[in-house]
Amino acid sequence: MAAGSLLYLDNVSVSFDGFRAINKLSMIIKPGEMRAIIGPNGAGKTTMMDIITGKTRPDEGDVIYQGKVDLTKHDEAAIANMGIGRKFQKPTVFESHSVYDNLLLALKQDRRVFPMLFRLPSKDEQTRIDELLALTRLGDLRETVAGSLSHGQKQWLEIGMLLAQDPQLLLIDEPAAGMTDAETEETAKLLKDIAQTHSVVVVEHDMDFIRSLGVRVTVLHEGSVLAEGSLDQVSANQRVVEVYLGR
Ligand SMILES: Nc1ncnc2c1ncn2[C@@H]1O[C@H](COP(=O)(O)OP(=O)(O)OP(=O)(O)O)[C@@H](O)[C@H]1O
Repeated sequence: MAAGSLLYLDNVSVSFDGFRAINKLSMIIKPGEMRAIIGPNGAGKTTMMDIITGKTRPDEGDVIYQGKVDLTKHDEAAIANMGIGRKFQKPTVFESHSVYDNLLLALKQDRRVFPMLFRLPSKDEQTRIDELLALTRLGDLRETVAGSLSHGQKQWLEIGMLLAQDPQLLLIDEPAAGMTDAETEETAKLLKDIAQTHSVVVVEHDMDFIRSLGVRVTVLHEGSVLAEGSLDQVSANQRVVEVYLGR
């Protein structure tokens, strides 16, 4: 089953105080795929991301990365080093630094902030930052202090900072939350651009946004996969409708 997959969750369960937040969850993400994860509040979306990134250890099951590594045996730092980047809902950029410096710092996160800023970036680093500025739609704002960016622009900058570390798989939590309609539309385009060269798992509640991504959707409910398919297919699924309407 794991052969040919980038990420394979196999029968994963975790309980908190006797409550099964994730219940025999199995899912496969293929290399290069972008997948959207939806599901009502408490469905287990965040807990699933926590398990993939090593923040939460499951009681049962394996999480196989690249067909060979069981992520449940590794900690958060090791998993990040293996090329799995996570973007939380709230942007955490360095507010008093410029967009450019945020990206420069992110290129080598293990270096101390100040030495990094006082050292001139190499030609390769400059080229990489220019690429990231173009990708994240922040080219005209390179010298702008991150604290004065809009919410949407901060999200894009943080996505750029994640990409600076060259992940293979990006996990993105509710990128469109709090964005204007125009920013949401641009974010869908940005994720599609990123998905050309990365695998992406995106958790989102905004159905218009999911529709514009045009990718396969997994519906989680009570810690398991309730349905999987195109947004049209899962929206037409009676059980999905019942879960969303709370019947
Ligand atoms: N550390 C924890 N301790 C106890 N219960 C937890 C813990 N983490 C999650 N849960 C519970 O597990 C269930 C799944 O939560 P989770 O946050 O993964 O859902 P979600 O799908 O991300 O929901 P939302 O859309 O509201 O963010 C919830 O009932 C939650 O209360």
